[in-house]
Amino acid sequence: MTQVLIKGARLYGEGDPVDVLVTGGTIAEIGEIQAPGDAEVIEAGGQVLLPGFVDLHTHLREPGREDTETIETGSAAAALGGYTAVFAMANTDPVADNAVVVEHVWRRGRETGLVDVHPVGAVTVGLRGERLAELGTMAKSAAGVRVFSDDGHCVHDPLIMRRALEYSTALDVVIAQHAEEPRLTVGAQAHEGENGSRLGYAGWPASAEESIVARDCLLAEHAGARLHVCHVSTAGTADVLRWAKERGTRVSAEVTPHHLLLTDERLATYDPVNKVNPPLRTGGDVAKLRAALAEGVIDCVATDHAPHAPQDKDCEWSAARPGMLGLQTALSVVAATMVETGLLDWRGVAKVMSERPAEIAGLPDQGRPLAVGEPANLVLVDPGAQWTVRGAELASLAANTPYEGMRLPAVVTATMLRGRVTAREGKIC
Ligand SMILES: NC(=O)N[C@@H](CC(=O)O)C(=O)O
Ligand SMILES: [Zn+2]
Ligand SMILES: [Zn+2]
Repeated sequence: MTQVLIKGARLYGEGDPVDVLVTGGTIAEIGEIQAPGDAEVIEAGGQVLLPGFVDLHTHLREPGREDTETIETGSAAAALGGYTAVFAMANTDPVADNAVVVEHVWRRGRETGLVDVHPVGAVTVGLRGERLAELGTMAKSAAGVRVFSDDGHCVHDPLIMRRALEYSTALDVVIAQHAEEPRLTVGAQAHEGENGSRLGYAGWPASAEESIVARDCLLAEHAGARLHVCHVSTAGTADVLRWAKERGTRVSAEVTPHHLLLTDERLATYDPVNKVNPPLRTGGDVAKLRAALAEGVIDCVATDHAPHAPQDKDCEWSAARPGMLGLQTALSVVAATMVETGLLDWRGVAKVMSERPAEIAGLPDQGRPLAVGEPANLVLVDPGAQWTVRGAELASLAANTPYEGMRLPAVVTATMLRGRVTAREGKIC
């Protein structure tokens, strides 16, 4: 049986350093421990030990766009970023709207073995928003789909959304909505506001997101269903979520690292690396999103890792695809925006990057406490270290990071999936 001894780690960044012995996929002992003869030893030197991160929103691009990311390369990026589970969005080609595709993604994830890859099933056939996909068949498949989303598209027809929510209650699954009223974003290129208008971008108004979130909260409440809101980007959405949660609506929400750090001031360069859906918003939105995450109005961080090929990004703004890489930079951006600002401590980071996402998706073995007998899905973080982001050096096939050349705090030094070291000192194991 493989054994790993983590020497001198601070659990959740709290208290004195302790040793953690992992045996056969489980945390076997915590305390002052002599290394068993055959154990692999990781000298933690007082670094922060957290439960492995769970990403509810990843685009792995397989099947269909294996030139931009595969399940293997995306899994490597995830492991290096401290993740032990990711949810692979359904907007692949073919679309993951049936049992064959979700089982393929699930199986390829298992074969790769670096991170648990959970396929997200499409809500509607072909993401076309017209007819419900066979949610039940995907839920009962070997992939055991628990999250459904048409991400990339909004399930905008209220009747279809209502039906999806109603079905979801019987299956005990969650519908994750890409909230974008399509009638309000025809031709939209960037946040509708002062910066975008001055620079001549067609506007993507905050109300296009907020109106769908408000509608869906009401639809979910009346259906007694669970709703998850993808990539919240505006202050108004945070207000709607607070209102819905106070009413007892079963709604959860995620914010991306880029919406916690970047603003529409970046539009001035016309560099499509900043093009993303929903768009980068204002400094006021960013401040409100950070506060909402700290308070729990927004439940968790999800990357919306969206790899794109150079020909789809290094072109004129209007022709470029929206989306940016996120898996390997998420922890550092959260450290810069939430920890260094005093809004969250490391226990709070464990909550928003591991515990809450695991709960939302119903994963029994992720986001668990750092305690004896619990599964050893772990990440070790050096909170004092810094690194400089270079897109070409990231494990993703694509290189479209908006943080190119930026110096960011906090480095993931080891990731462990069920007791097996998957990444160590920036290298895949
Ligand atoms: N976020 C993006 O800008 N793009 C995503 C789709 C999505 O998340 O809506 C993609 O698949 O590239
Ligand atoms: Zn989306
Ligand atoms: Zn997405």
